[in-house]
Amino acid sequence: MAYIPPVALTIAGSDSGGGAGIQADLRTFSFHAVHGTSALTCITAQNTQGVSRVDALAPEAIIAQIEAVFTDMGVQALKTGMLLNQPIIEAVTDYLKGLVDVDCVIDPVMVSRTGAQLIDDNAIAALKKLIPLATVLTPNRYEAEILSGQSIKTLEHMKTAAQAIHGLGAKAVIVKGGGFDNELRGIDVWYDGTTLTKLTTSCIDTADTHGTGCTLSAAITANLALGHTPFEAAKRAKEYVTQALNYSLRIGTGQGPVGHFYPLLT
Ligand SMILES: Nc1ncnc2c1ncn2[C@@H]1O[C@H](COP(=O)(O)OP(=O)(O)OP(=O)(O)O)[C@@H](O)[C@H]1O
Ligand SMILES: Cc1ncc(CO)c(N)n1
Repeated sequence: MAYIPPVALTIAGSDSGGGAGIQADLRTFSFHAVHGTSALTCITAQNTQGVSRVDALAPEAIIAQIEAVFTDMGVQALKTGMLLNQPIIEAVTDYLKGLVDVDCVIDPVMVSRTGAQLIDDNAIAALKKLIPLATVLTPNRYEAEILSGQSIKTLEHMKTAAQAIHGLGAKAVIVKGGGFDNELRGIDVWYDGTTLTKLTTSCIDTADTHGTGCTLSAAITANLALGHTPFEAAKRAKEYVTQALNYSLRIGTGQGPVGHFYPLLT
């Protein structure tokens, strides 16, 4: 059977522990029956406890991977994850600017929930120039604080931050609520210039949450590649990450990964 699948690309870092980054993205694409392609930006030595070393690839090596995919395969949607430093962000931004008809999900990876800094200090200004290319931008609580310049402690703060960040040029923004330890945990806020609303499922009581952010943005990307609208893609992705959390994996001595293949576990 000659089946033509949707194709998605992830431009992100490798997580040796397999819970986040490229590894989470490709598993998420597979779950959605979307063919996953990848451009590796950096290699992290990482486990459920945190990141112990990061090695960047040269910007030229990253662009060559993206170009190899785009010159040969029809890509419907892409996501960016850990872009690490200013030269990488600038090279990726330049390449993505030239694309037409490709939905871009930008996960502005700066700080993980374990507190690990995943981007150089001087890269944040460069990241702000990538943001206008976003169909959907997915900052976590801490990234939203940096991008909006305000502290986020309440639902009202999440809403005003989403609106402020939308002003940076993304078509839609999701401020994610995984970083709270109160009733806001697991509540996200969506803003697309007209609709300001909560994305809620249920809060899952687990410490094994490694890779939730990568999984959400990859699932949005997969659903966009499948042809869903950005809002529908976000709602479906939220359902997927909730299920994956519900079946999270008790591996390692820190925060274990989410269960991307949960139907096989039931
Ligand atoms: N305990 C939980 N219950 C339900 N949903 C959760 C929980 N923790 C995180 N989420 C959801 O997971 C998604 C990712 O959000 P989160 O704030 O964890 O991102 P992140 O900090 O970028 O993740 P990462 O751990 O990969 O760095 C969001 O939809 C968030 O609401
Ligand atoms: C490679 C990589 N990308 C993203 C994150 C954010 O969770 C991480 N911990 N590692």
